[in-house]
Amino acid sequence: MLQPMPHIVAIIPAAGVGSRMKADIPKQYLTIGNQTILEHTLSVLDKVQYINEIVLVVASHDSYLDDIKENFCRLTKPIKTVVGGQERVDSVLAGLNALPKDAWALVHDAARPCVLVKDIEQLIETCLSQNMGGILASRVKDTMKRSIKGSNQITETVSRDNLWHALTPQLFPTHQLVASIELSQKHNATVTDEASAIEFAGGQVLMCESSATNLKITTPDDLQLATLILNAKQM
Ligand SMILES: Nc1ccn([C@@H]2O[C@H](COP(=O)(O)OP(=O)(O)OP(=O)(O)O)[C@@H](O)[C@H]2O)c(=O)n1
Ligand SMILES: C[C@](O)(CO)[C@H](O)COP(=O)(O)O
Repeated sequence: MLQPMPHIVAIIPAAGVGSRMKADIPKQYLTIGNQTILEHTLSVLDKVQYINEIVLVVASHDSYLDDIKENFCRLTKPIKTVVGGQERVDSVLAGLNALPKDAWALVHDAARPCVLVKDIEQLIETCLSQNMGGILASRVKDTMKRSIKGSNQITETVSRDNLWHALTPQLFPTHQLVASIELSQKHNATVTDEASAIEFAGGQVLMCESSATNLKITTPDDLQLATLILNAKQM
């Protein structure tokens, strides 16, 4: 990187309840091996050379964080905690509001512990060299179908040309992302990732190819797959 590096803060939305996982506790606190999913994710981000600090966004009633906080001493980067909101976008905004406006925000789901350090560093290098925000994404490889609402009957085949899965991290200048989310919320636009807020506000977004193993642990079978991936990484 030739130009001076901006201050980059990783925001980790970890305030969800994990309803689709159907577990007794929020999925980010389920364990794989000897660590929670959240700790696995934090340990990956802690290895990214360009990240200066971490902001962890947790639920106001989170009663699990205290059980793992003592392990944060193993992290090299400063970490602080803020309280999230009702939706993921509210939690992201809470994290953004804890950042200096001239920082870049790297938003990464706590539920994506299999992300690769090299993919995150490639995303940061690409975005900063083009001075444009971007996301990790993976190309759609399967034939895509759309079903009748509420049924599993096919209504159409959706072209997979130039179709990607949006993943995380998603990296944007803090001031741009805050303004875009606030505009989206003012117009009741649906924002399920940071890029959709940027797009709604007319901004451009880069996509960097990610390893397809960067799955979001959402349902029980995702937990099984992530366990296989993380165990394989340990070998
Ligand atoms: N109000 C919310 C909702 C979600 N998240 C976080 O956003 C990430 C991606 O969201 P998702 O996978 O949907 O998690 P949950 O909302 O917990 O899952 P579900 O939709 O199944 O309840 C997760 O790390 C989750 O903890 C958050 O910080 N605040
Ligand atoms: C941000 C995200 O992980 C990109 O794919 C996804 O939009 C999160 O969606 P969720 O419904 O909050 O899991």
